[in-house]
Parts: sequence; structure tokens; C-alpha cells
Amino acid sequence: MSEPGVVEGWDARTYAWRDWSLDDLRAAKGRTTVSLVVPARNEEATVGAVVARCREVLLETADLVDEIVVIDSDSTDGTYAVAADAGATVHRAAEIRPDLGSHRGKGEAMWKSQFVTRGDLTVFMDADLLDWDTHFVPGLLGPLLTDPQVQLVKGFYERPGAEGPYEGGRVTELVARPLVALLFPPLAGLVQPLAGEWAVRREHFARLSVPTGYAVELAALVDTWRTRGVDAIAQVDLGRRSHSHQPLLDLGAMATQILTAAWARSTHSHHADAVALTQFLPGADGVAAHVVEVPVVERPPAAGCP
Ligand SMILES: O=c1ccn([C@@H]2O[C@H](COP(=O)(O)OP(=O)(O)O[C@H]3O[C@H](CO)[C@@H](O)[C@H](O)[C@H]3O)[C@@H](O)[C@H]2O)c(=O)[nH]1
Ligand SMILES: O=C(O)[C@H](O)COP(=O)(O)O
Repeated sequence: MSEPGVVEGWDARTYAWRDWSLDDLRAAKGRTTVSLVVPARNEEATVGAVVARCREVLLETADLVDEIVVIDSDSTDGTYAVAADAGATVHRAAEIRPDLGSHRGKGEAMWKSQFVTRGDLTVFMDADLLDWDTHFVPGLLGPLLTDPQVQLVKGFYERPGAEGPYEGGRVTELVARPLVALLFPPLAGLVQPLAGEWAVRREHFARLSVPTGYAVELAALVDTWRTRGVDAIAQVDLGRRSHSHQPLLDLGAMATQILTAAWARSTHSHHADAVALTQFLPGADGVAAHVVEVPVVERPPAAGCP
């Protein structure tokens, strides 16, 4: 086992959010425009606070964000109304460019966001954040505003829990990290490869193929590395973050999507729109198998769309 520390090659592109003051960032921003995009599915309990705090601090006070856009991803609760009341521009993913069809999923909401936002830079933030702060956004903007070579910035953070502060979640540790180790080793220095808090240059994102589900993060990293080189990716320590946890079986679907996107990016290729995932639940006579059709549709680069 090697000595603990930053993985070789990543030290120069690993930052902390305190590395820039708001004044530094405002000066670097100049006429560059920034969209904060929050994909949200059934997040009425938390999306209001995410939007309201970002609006007050980043849009109205610090003048660092030019628009806050919530993409309502087929919610069946009050997400749309809560986000709108908190001051976001809200769009239903299915209603954006209906001529392009509609799919379920977080990646779909993020892909569709490109047709309703106008920022030169896009910052993505999850809507289910519990322990977080608005400095996430300036932290993620730092490398993009100060280094023209950087195309994509990934957040990382302590994740409070029994496992240890810098260990990721279950999918991160059991799927993403082993995959990166096997197939994409130059990305192994990323502390939280699946973090939902990341930022990207609009022009670069528009040239990426985007899995409609939870593989959007891993795909963006791999494709950025392949097309622009590993130096186009930076990561920023954002402090602490906690979020609501999904049930294990739902994470099985997430893992399947991530594995599919990784497989498509390895020397093998995959062309189906869904993967059948068999899971097991207690049944009347013991264990019962359930097959879940996990969607793995992938959108083409938005830049090629009419
Ligand atoms: O169909 C969906 C599902 C989720 N979301 C939103 O996406 C964000 C993150 O979703 P969540 O289910 O909380 O994901 P996690 O279990 O926390 O998964 C982690 O790992 C995923 C895989 O990389 C990332 O996409 C997530 O951002 C990251 O938080 C939240 O705002 C959700 O409301 C959608 O917009 N549409
Ligand atoms: O990043 C992950 O692996 C998923 O978000 C799951 O996280 P959790 O195990 O902390 O719920």
C-alpha cells in the first residue's frame, strides 16, 4: 500500500474552496456568465432551501451566478412549486424540446438543461443536500475562471458517517472506484468521482454524449479525459456534505447504469436501451427475485441537435 496523500499527477489540479476569495472570483468572472442547474426529482423537502440560499448569497449578494434553473425531473410531489417560490426558473424536463423525446433520469434532466440555460459555465448541484453551504458554487468555479485549460471541475468533501470522512458512498466504493481502477486509471486521483456537485464549460458539455440516468458523472469524466486529457479536469475540496440516502436496491440500478456507461467506454460496446437487473426481496416462501429494467439510453451531443 502506498503512502496516503494526493494521487500522483493530481496535486496540481486539486484545490480547496478557500483558495479563492469572492473578490478574486468576481474579478476573474468579468463578462463570463454562470448558470446554476439543479436537477430534482421529488425533492420538495430540500430544493427550496438549496434555491433560496443560492439566490440570496450567490445571485443577489455576491453576483457570481447569473441564473438558477431547476429541472424538474418528472416529480410527483410539489418540487416545481417549491423551487419556483424559492426564486428559481423551473422547467419540467419532459417539456423541454419535446421534439427530442423524453427519458427518465437525472442525466436526462442535465442534458435537457442545455436547451434552457445560457451560461458560459454550468454548475450542477443536487437538490437533496442536507449539510452543505453556498461556498460549493464559488469553489467549483475557481479552476474554470482562473485556468483556461480546465474544462470540468469535480467537487469532493467529507461525507459524515461511520465509514470514515473521505470514503464515498456505497456505489462509489463498490462500483465506481473499482471500475476507474480497472478501466480508467488516470482518473483514480478523483476523491469523489460520483459527486453531483460539479461544473463544466458549456461548449465542452455540449460535445459530450450524456447517459440519461446516473452514469452522467462517470461518463463526463471519462469523455473529458479522453477528448481533452486529464489536465482538463480539476477537483476542489468543498468541506462537508451530506445528502439523503437511497435504498440499497435502488443503488443497484444506479450501479447498473454506471457499469453500462463504463462498459460502452471500454473496448466492448453496448447497444441496448435497458439492462435487466435481478434483485432479491423477502417473499411469501422465502426469497423472491424481482427483475428491474434499468434504463441506459444515451443522448447524442447536444451540439449536433437541430
Ligand atoms: O431521475 C432522477 C433522479 C434523481 N434526480 C436528482 O438528482 C440528484 C441526485 O440524485 P440522488 O438520487 O440523490 O443521487 P445519489 O444517490 O445521491 O447519487 C450520487 O451519485 C450519482 C451517480 O454518479 C450522482 O448522479 C448523484 O448526483 C450523487 O449524489 C437529486 O437532486 C435528485 O432529485 C433527478 O433529477 N432525476
Ligand atoms: O455516492 C454514492 O455511492 C451514492 O450516492 C450512495 O451514497 P450512500 O451510500 O452514502 O447513500
